[in-house]
Amino acid sequence: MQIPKVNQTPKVIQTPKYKKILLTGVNGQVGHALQLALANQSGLFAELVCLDRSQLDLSNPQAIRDVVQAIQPDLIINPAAYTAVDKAESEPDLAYAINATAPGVLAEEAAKLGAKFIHFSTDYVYAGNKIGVYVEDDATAPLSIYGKSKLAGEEAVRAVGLPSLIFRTSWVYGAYGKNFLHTILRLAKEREQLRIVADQIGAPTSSHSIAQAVVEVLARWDGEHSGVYHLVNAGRTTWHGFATAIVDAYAQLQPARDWPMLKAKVANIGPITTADYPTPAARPANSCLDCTKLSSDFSVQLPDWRDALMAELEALPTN
Ligand SMILES: NC(=O)C1=CN([C@@H]2O[C@H](COP(=O)(O)OP(=O)(O)OC[C@H]3O[C@@H](n4cnc5c(N)ncnc54)[C@H](OP(=O)(O)O)[C@@H]3O)[C@@H](O)[C@H]2O)C=CC1
Ligand SMILES: Cc1cn([C@H]2C[C@H](O)[C@@H](COP(=O)(O)OP(=O)(O)O[C@H]3O[C@@H](C)C(=O)[C@@H](O)[C@H]3O)O2)c(=O)[nH]c1=O
Ligand SMILES: [Mg+2]
Repeated sequence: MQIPKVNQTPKVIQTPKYKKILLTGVNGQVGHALQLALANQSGLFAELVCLDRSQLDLSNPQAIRDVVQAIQPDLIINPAAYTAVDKAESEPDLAYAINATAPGVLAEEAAKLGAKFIHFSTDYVYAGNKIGVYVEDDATAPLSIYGKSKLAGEEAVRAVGLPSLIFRTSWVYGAYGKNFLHTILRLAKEREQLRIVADQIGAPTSSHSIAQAVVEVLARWDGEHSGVYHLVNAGRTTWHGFATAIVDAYAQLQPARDWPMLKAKVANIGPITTADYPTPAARPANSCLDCTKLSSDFSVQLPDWRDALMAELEALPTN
């Protein structure tokens, strides 16, 4: 009897790269996007443990030690942070506890387990007075408590000396979460005129772009290249340019999506200076971050901020 030939591809049993990933801050913009992006990467890990503030309070170092040792991850990803830039000026202790002390403790506990560590930082570690785009080796000189606390967090992770990547990103927004996109849409529904600073330049970066890029890096990373990487959407604009792009893109999609009309039109969004918009925290004038190191070491590139913006607006729910 002839055995029929079956066109079978041999079954490859893949050992996942990580046994257990611990992800913090899952209700935040980047944490939420990472949870979704990782869910599609079953080959990367066997188990993903996602913790919110109620399960892991980063202002409590002993709780961090206990939780990490109970979970025993082999990779920790820490997008949780204190991100209220102006409020940090009057709450420095809490900002430092979450942004500086907690990453150091997480990194120490990771090192005890032989685990790797992924952390996030910000363009606000720079003074913003450079002529030209910042590279990772440029001097840091944060202007705000938030920026100083984030820089102290980077230093705490670096001091532990474990395999770790610190991604400095900027101007994070998305369909999900509290951010500039939602602030502008709310204001544009309430008022005919907006006034937005036009002398701070940087790259709006969508939470989805960040998560996608981090997942690509993780698939390629074996613990080498520890250090800081810029990770932002391509291109640049001002906050005023970003606000007008948001209103313009919303207006394009609005008829088909049955969204409420905006009162503010693009022409009614006035450019102002930083001095016209006083805030408790000073912000860098130049937030432009060069991502060549990320593309050289990991062959990962992020899309242009305008394409990322359109994708986030398309993800807004229809009324
Ligand atoms: N947002 C931005 O524009 C930018 C952010 N970054 C950095 O990127 C990373 C991700 O930021 P993003 O996702 O936008 O931040 P979000 O503010 O959206 O989320 C931060 C998360 O951290 C959590 N958190 C705050 N305090 C604690 C605490 N004591 N214990 C546990 N969790 C806590 C918050 O919990 P809860 O939901 O309960 O409040 C929230 O879920 C951060 O490192 C941030 O510094 C860098 C550049 C720009
Ligand atoms: C609402 C509003 C803001 N602005 C200005 C203030 C500020 O310069 C700029 C952005 O305002 P925001 O308060 O959203 O920005 P801010 O909270 O400083 O955003 C920062 O958050 C932290 C967490 C980061 O790490 C940074 O990369 C950056 O994204 O727009 C106006 O000019 N007009 C307005 O009506
Ligand atoms: Mg803010």
